[in-house]
Amino acid sequence: SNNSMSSPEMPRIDISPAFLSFGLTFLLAAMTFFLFSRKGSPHSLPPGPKAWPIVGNLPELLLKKPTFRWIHKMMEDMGAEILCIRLGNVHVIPVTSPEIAVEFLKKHDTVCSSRPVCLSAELTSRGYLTTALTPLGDHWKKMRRVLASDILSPERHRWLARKRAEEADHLMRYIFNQNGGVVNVRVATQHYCGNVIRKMIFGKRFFGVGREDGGPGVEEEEHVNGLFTILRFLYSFCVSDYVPLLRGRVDLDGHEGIMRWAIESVTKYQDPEVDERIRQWNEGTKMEQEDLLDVLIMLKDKDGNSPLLAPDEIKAQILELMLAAVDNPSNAVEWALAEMINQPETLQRATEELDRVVGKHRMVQESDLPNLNYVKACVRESFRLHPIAPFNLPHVSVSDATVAGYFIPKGSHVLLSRPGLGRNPRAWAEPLRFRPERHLREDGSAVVLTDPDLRMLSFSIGRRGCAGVTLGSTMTVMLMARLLHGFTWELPYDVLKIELKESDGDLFLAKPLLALARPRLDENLHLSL
Ligand code: HEM
Repeated sequence: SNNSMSSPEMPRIDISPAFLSFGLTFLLAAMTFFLFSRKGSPHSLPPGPKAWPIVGNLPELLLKKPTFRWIHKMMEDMGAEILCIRLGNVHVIPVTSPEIAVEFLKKHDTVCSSRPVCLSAELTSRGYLTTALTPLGDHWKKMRRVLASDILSPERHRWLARKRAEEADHLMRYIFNQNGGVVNVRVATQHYCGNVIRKMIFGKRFFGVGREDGGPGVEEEEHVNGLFTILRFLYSFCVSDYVPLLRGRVDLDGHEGIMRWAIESVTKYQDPEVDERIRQWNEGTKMEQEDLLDVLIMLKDKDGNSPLLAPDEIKAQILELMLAAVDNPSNAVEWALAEMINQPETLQRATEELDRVVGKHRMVQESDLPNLNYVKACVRESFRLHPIAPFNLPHVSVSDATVAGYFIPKGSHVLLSRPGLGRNPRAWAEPLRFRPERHLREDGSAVVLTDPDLRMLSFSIGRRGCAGVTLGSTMTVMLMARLLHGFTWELPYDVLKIELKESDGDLFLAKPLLALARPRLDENLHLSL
């Protein structure tokens, strides 16, 4: 009877070792899931700064200039190789990790290869009539095909070899004419690039008569300055580009006026040439294709009768080809030469190679370039350490994706960081040192300027990768080789060292490189050009 009054006995729990280990495993799994889901579940965006309601990080965008330095500083402070910044309703995703960059451009290439709609691109491409600046779609496909099969194909490259060779000779003549004095290397390299691409497209390098010493006339100066101004403002984080109502219509940062003026200063030289040439073909006074403009005009559509490209498409594509050709080669060679003047042993090794491969009795020719591994390594090192642009052209995702475990919403702007990849300390030993040797292989195999692993971003990869790799490589290596082979490069008299400082607002050398150039080759060889 007492039993009923006694307190109920505590139930006995048998904790067997099997149960204990099951419980622990469960707990561990739950913790792992919790941690993982915070960092990398398909539902979380990459890490990033706290965003304000609606405007996201637009206030910081306005305050923290230049934008690319703000972004890179944030990534460094957070130790993040992928970031998500919300600008208005757009997720901007900068990346400095080679592995993640490859995941975007290989595994997710079809999803992540459109381009943004924004005012600067719209103005430059005349309403998306071109290739590089045009969002995915039939027009991009058509133009990309034209470039690949008719404009930048290997056969076309050979067809244009003589024009490129003439401009390489003109470069030598121009520098020789400075009589051993101080050369502004930026002027020389930018105008070489302008001359080569103008020659290939229009069959001439001057819009006017040029200068007595072979340098640019006022027309070419205006043309090249216009191109570099357009490049500076293209995709340059304009606030209105991230606000749906304003996108492509209004410009709040005051870029629009400069952009329109710069485009006009370039097209006022180019467009009349296009109209005149179309007239010549129509009149029958022009009968033979001699340059890329002729090729563009004479392309036929599927039925083989009518022109494939309208005059506006030709004009827009020509502007884009000009833009694509001038900046990377000139900047890489200017930086490489600046670094090499400060490290004379690199300069010496390159000239020894040139003297061995080419000798001193003739100028470097394109057929020599495959044998100039060290010169190519210098150019490659410059692309790695001193890319001209902080970011690759933006890639826009056309549907949701999961990359590196993060959720990347449709419409994101993926920005692969060129200095972030090229100077990533996980990928490169002593990343800030200019050391061309790092690109030489023990087996002596050919150095190339591309990198499929994106440990540096020179030409990029995938369906949006550069369409002009052969031309871009040839122009850059030829420019470097001719400068090193043809002249000795020394500090100006009052200078102890080249100041290898980047500009604050971009990645150019802060001050244009000035150096003394004395002819290295037989004077008669120079005079014969
Ligand atoms: C050393 C010189 C050059 C470098 C480093 C370079 C680099 C690049 C890069 C990084 C891109 C963007 C790739 C991407 O979106 O992932 C690109 C695209 C492009 N490049 Fe180049 N480029 C060079 C020279 C040229 C030249 C000489 C041309 C033609 C005249 C050219 C034509 C193009 C075109 C048409 C695209 C756009 C491809 C597309 O969006 O479908 N490039 N280039």
